Amino acid sequence: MIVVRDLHKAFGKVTAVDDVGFRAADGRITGLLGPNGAGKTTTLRMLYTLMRPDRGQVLVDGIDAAVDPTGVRRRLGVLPDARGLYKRLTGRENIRYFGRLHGLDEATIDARIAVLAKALEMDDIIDRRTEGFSQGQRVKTAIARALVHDPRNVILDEPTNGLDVMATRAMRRFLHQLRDEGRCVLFSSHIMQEVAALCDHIVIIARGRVVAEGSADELRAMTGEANLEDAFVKAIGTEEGLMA
Ligand SMILES: Nc1ncnc2c1ncn2[C@@H]1O[C@H](COP(=O)(O)OP(=O)(O)OP(=O)(O)O)[C@@H](O)[C@H]1O
Repeated sequence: MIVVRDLHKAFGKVTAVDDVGFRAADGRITGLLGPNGAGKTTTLRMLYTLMRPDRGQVLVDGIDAAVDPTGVRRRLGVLPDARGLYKRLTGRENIRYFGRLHGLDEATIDARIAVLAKALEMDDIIDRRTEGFSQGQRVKTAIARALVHDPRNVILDEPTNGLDVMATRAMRRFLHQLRDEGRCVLFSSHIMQEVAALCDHIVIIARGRVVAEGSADELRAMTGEANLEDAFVKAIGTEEGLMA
């Protein structure tokens, strides 16, 4: 479970994240939805300890990121916005390398790679060098790498960015599988349909603040709009940047 309280981050005069708070529960997919520049990536970066908040608190399975960042990292699998793979290594070698960084033994790494390659349907590419991989193949490899240590909490920054319809559907199935295994899944997107199709809980963020949260049905009821698109527009207060 991930709990965020009163997070704040400014870059000079730009306030990127302004007192953001929410809870991402286990066995649920939570979506952070907002237009470009809303503060999603900055929020996620503070969650996975890449960036220090100006103030506020991040708790992962009850562990405070400011007190025990290593403990938090151990419990997190992260697909960051920059996917950077080692292009001279194969998919398997990229994943294995991360497994070693986590201190896993070779047999455990082999077993995890087998499970992840099957779940992500990457058996046909896993022993190819990642140089020349398509966008979808790169994302799959980066996700497998992020999950090699079997984390209970999974954070993904725009996981379907650049994926075609088939790859997006496969990604959705995979995220549902993680959820059904009881993990906490938190991802960001600026695509409303994406979030509506996938999430149990939606946190809408605009101009660095949480402006509404709930299930799709709750958001419709809250805004008094029958159509989800209209509900989002109302919550955000502008149509700017909402569409894919
Ligand atoms: N390192 C930085 N230095 C200066 N400004 C930054 C930095 N990182 C983010 N910002 C600013 O903070 C605001 C929030 O950016 P952020 O990347 O978190 O938004 P986002 O919701 O992830 O947007 P997108 O959907 O476009 O990725 C933006 O105005 C952005 O320009």
